[in-house]
Amino acid sequence: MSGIICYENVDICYNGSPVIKKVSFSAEKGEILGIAGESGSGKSTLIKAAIGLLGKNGSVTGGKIWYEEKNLLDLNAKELRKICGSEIGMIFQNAGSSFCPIRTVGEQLLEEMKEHRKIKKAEFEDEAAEMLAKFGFQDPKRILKSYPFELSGGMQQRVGVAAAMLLKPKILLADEPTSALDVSIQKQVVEQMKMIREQYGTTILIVTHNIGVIRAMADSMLVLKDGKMEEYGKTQEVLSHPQSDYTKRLLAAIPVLRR
Ligand SMILES: Nc1ncnc2c1ncn2[C@@H]1O[C@H](COP(=O)(O)OP(=O)(O)OP(=O)(O)O)[C@@H](O)[C@H]1O
Repeated sequence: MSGIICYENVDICYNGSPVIKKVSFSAEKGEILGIAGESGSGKSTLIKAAIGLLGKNGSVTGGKIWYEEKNLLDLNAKELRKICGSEIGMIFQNAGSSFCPIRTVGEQLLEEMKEHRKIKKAEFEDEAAEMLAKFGFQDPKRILKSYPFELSGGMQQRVGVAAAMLLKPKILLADEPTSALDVSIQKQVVEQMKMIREQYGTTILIVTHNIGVIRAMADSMLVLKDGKMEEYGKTQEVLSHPQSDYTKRLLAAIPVLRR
């Protein structure tokens, strides 16, 4: 298997109990791969494992996760910290809740950026404003000066996605980035991610229980059931010829989110 990121027979346990069983897939540069499955099937666990976010209960007990030529599982904490954010970015469900309420958005983004790059405040402000403008924010400097509570939840999420791109990571791991949003904002976030792929050639792994989101943006998709791969292939093929009853059930529940 080749690709910029490649999972090879990955097994993951929490407290010794298997949660992910022999999962293998890969994504090329610029590919968007959707990971679907019912709640508890292991979707978040699968992507968190790549960047060492399984917590103290979790461990990868088998397999390899290749990023370019490196097995991410062989890296120590310092090496992984260096890659996280700058080469592999992450967006969570509630970007807003990861902002500190008493500091401006700009201060927080600058601090994060400084962990990876030497950058002066003025230079950061220009780069961040340019990135926010690209994503349709009318007054990006005002956004940077805002406190999180001054932005709506949808805006916080869109700022979070733009912020994840400040360091131009090659891979973006997106964990339910649209779930907490209403349908029109969901659509904007989907468009934002498609634009990221177009402009930067970013590979995106997106975890979602919403197959409508996968249909709207993913080239390929993986369906997980109880930690095992139920289906894996081109999105069009999986959606038009689902092999298992489980996938058919998931497809029957697709909310509307047109391309
Ligand atoms: N830190 C943890 N410690 C112990 N068990 C965990 C931990 N995190 C997740 N689990 C368990 O692992 C399984 C997979 O969880 P995971 O969050 O990856 O599923 P998911 O498909 O992303 O679910 P959801 O769609 O609800 O977010 C679940 O049974 C969950 O209870």
